[in-house]
Amino acid sequence: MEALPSPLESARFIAGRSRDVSVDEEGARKVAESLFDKASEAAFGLSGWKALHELNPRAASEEAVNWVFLVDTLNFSFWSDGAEQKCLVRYKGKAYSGYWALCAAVNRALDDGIPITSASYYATMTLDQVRQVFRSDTEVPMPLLEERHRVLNESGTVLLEKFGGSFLTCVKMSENSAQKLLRLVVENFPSYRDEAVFEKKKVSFYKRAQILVADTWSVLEGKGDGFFGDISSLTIFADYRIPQVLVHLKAMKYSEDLMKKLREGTVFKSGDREEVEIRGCSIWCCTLICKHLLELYEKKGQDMRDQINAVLLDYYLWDYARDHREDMKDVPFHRVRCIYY
Ligand SMILES: Nc1nc2c(c(CN[C@H]3C=C[C@H](O)[C@@H]3O)cn2[C@@H]2O[C@H](COP(=O)(O)O)[C@@H](O)[C@H]2O)c(=O)[nH]1
Repeated sequence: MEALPSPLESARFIAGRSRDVSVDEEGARKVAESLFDKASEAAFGLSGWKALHELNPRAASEEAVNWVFLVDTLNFSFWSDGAEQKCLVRYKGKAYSGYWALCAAVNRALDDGIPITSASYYATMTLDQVRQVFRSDTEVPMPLLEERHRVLNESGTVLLEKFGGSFLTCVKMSENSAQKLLRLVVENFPSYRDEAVFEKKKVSFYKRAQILVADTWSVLEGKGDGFFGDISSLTIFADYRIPQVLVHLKAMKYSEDLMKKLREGTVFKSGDREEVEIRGCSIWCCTLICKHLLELYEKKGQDMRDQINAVLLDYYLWDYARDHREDMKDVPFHRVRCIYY
């Protein structure tokens, strides 16, 4: 398989030629300063993945790793067409939306005795079974159920044929290298090949592949098979929430023309120039925020490279976006229906 430029190299290339999206260096620096105290709190660290999110597995087991693989294989496109109604999944007395609706549906299935995290089950799941497991508790279904069915069958079959049915086998083959695991995932699981062409050059984002590596690191608590010496080489995960929060925090800017299209709810296609610029500049902007944060600590004689990286910055910004929905309602997010994010 042809090796494309990494997401970081792609982001640098895109940000340097972007027309409708710009990274505000001063804004990025101000965000880094605002995160200075937060970055040394425990919740900013790896333990937050379990401590802050009740639906994530508590264990650091093979079963938990396979939960992560299933969820990140389906971790895409939760935004709803209309503002009025959206897909909700009720679980243990709480209603979940968006990405959390996916996790709630998985946990609901497991509680009902459905082995949804077993490759031998989802490799041959029928569309009706997918509709049942991921059913919404409102009139609005989870988006792209047919695509989720296809991706489940495909990923389950590959996991059975190449990795003995367990993603932990794939993790072990990476020999504690995040980049090697990223490559194994992209080479073997086609639905993770999140790539585009920008100004005639192939670029990569690998949003789901990178978050899969990050969530594997998190669920295994950065230990044993889940220790990755190069975890800091990952970038943030270019979804549709991170760009929104970066614009809200004034670290990134859209042109008037692009803002108008976003406000009108334009649905872009995967690979459209505007989409590629938004995703590439988001990755580049967060690279700068991380750099500034580390420099601020360095000035105080502290080497925080083990406590601050793009993964932890991403998790923080994504949670921030979730918790500040109201404050961010005037900043539109870009709409693309795809299986990549
Ligand atoms: N950049 C980034 N994008 C992320 C995640 C997550 C959840 N993962 C972590 C969160 C808590 C645990 O720590 C999980 O590890 C989902 N998404 C994306 O967001 C979108 C869904 O948004 P909403 O419609 O608001 O639910 C969709 O594109 C989905 O793919 C993340 O962490 N970072």
